[in-house]
Amino acid sequence: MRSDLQMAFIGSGVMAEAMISGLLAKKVVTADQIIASDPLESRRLYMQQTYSIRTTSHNTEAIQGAAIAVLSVKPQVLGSLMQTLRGKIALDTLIMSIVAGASITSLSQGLNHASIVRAMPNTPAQVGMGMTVWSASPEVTEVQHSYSKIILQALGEEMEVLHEYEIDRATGISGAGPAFVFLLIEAIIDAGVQMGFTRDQAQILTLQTIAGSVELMRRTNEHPTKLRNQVTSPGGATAVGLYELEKGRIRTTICDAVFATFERTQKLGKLS
Ligand SMILES: NC(=O)c1ccc[n+]([C@@H]2O[C@H](COP(=O)([O-])OP(=O)(O)OC[C@H]3O[C@@H](n4cnc5c(N)ncnc54)[C@H](O)[C@@H]3O)[C@@H](O)[C@H]2O)c1
Ligand code: PRO
Repeated sequence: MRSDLQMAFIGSGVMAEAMISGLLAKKVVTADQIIASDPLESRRLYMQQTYSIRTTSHNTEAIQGAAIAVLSVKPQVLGSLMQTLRGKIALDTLIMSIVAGASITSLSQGLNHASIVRAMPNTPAQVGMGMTVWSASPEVTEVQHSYSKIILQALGEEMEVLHEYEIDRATGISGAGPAFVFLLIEAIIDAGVQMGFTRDQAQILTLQTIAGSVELMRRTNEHPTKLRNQVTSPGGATAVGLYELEKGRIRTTICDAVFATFERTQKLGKLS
């Protein structure tokens, strides 16, 4: 991206930090191109000291002169934030919102601004392995569109969707997904510890098994059922483990978790 472009992050929490660290690591922008705002002094100090970026407690100061402003606050404060920013955003600023549920229409109306990208990233962006699903308003220019792609590619994979409701759906899979996966990881490690492995040993076994399974499916592009059957010997050990998982309704429980997250995302969108 052009070295004179300024980027603002409004709200400097977990996800803003993931994006900032990814952008700096991939050298998409330099630290002096970034300003981040946050009401918490401790957070501003941390961001300043860790990433050498500028910080401010004033959102309107952060957004001034920004080519791209990322809205990275919780949905519950978006309404009041939009009131503060309304009328203070330059016409050529691109607003990129990562706020769960907040639609392009509500952002555009709340901010009285036309160029909006709505994105749903996830926390593995911290290590460049993120998944972001995003959509742009028709007013986003070609240049702003290509900047958005460059920014989101610095976080990992990105997928642009034409229909915005797909972002709400994706929140149930890729947005919240890391939490579901970490719960699974925790459970398997705990089972290993219960059987007598040290926590370190159980963690090595679990992480390599999950990473290896992902890589195997990626490289072979086989259906998961085929890969699962390769593990499952007739009359063997895996079959009884799978039986227990099915008895515990793992499939429908996972589906319910994804659907509930999707529905809650839609409700969050109505908060602002
Ligand atoms: N954490 C995730 O996995 C994830 C993934 C995708 C999208 N999101 C979305 O990103 C947004 C931020 O989530 P997060 O997890 O980074 O939350 P967070 O709580 O870590 O960060 C929010 C930050 O905003 C600050 N803040 C509060 N009020 C503010 C205001 N008026 N102006 C400026 N800053 C203010 C808070 O002090 C905090 O540092 C949410 O809308 C969430 O839906 C989060
Ligand atoms: N974290 C946000 C939430 O829990 C959105 C997806 C990930 O609301």
